[in-house]
Amino acid sequence: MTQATPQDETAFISLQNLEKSYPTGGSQLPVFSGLDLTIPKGDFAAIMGPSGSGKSTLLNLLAGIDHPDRGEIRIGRARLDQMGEAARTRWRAHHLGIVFQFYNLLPMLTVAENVELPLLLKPLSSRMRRERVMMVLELVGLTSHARHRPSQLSGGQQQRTGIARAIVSDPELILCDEPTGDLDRKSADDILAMLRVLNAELGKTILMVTHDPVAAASARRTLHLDKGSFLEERRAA
Ligand SMILES: Nc1ncnc2c1ncn2[C@@H]1O[C@H](COP(=O)(O)OP(=O)(O)OP(=O)(O)O)[C@@H](O)[C@H]1O
Repeated sequence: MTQATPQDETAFISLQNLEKSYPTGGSQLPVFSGLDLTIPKGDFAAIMGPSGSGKSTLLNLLAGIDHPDRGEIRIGRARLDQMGEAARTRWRAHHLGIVFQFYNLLPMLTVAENVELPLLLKPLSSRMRRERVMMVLELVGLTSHARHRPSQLSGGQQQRTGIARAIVSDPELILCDEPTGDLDRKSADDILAMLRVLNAELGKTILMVTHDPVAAASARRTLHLDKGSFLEERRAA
């Protein structure tokens, strides 16, 4: 696998010598013991790997939800490994969108209200928030569903709402955790097409964990995580 150095000026995400273990019954279970990864800005990478290989652990570290034992996590100009929890939470609100397998929408809120949630952390007037929400709902084709509740939507529409919520703050980075795992093929293909547009036309850097080889083929490349390291890297033609 080709690895760029941290000095590589195109590197947007850089993991260096990352170590993470979990306490299990009196001992430590190592998941990563020196993981390196470089992702350039504007990449769309799929991450595949067997169950238990550490894909969710990796996403949690990149999202600043979890903290490494040792090693560097650089995303843009941020050093997540050197930030405390409060700083990581602030960083996440401004720089990151996350798309979840089961959408994680709040059932009592409308589509528009769900999408608006990340904007409540920003100093924006309600009018600016509403304009921004309607803009991203148009982008994902859900303008006419703005007042619906999640239970009134199909799985694909719920995931489009999840994507709208992930991009409403205009983050540079989007992390997707099995974004098509709960969808039929047609809805999954629509979501993958949307992610490709976000990457190719809006320049979003996207990391997508998936078990689905069809979904992975949508990305620019696939990284295979196994036994604590990336074994193979394929760049799409
Ligand atoms: N909070 C935790 N406490 C203890 N062990 C954990 C914890 N979270 C994950 N692990 C262990 O760490 C390893 C990596 O788990 P992780 O969930 O990151 O794998 P994964 O590749 O996402 O798996 P899957 O494809 O099944 O979702 C597994 O052995 C798992 O049991």
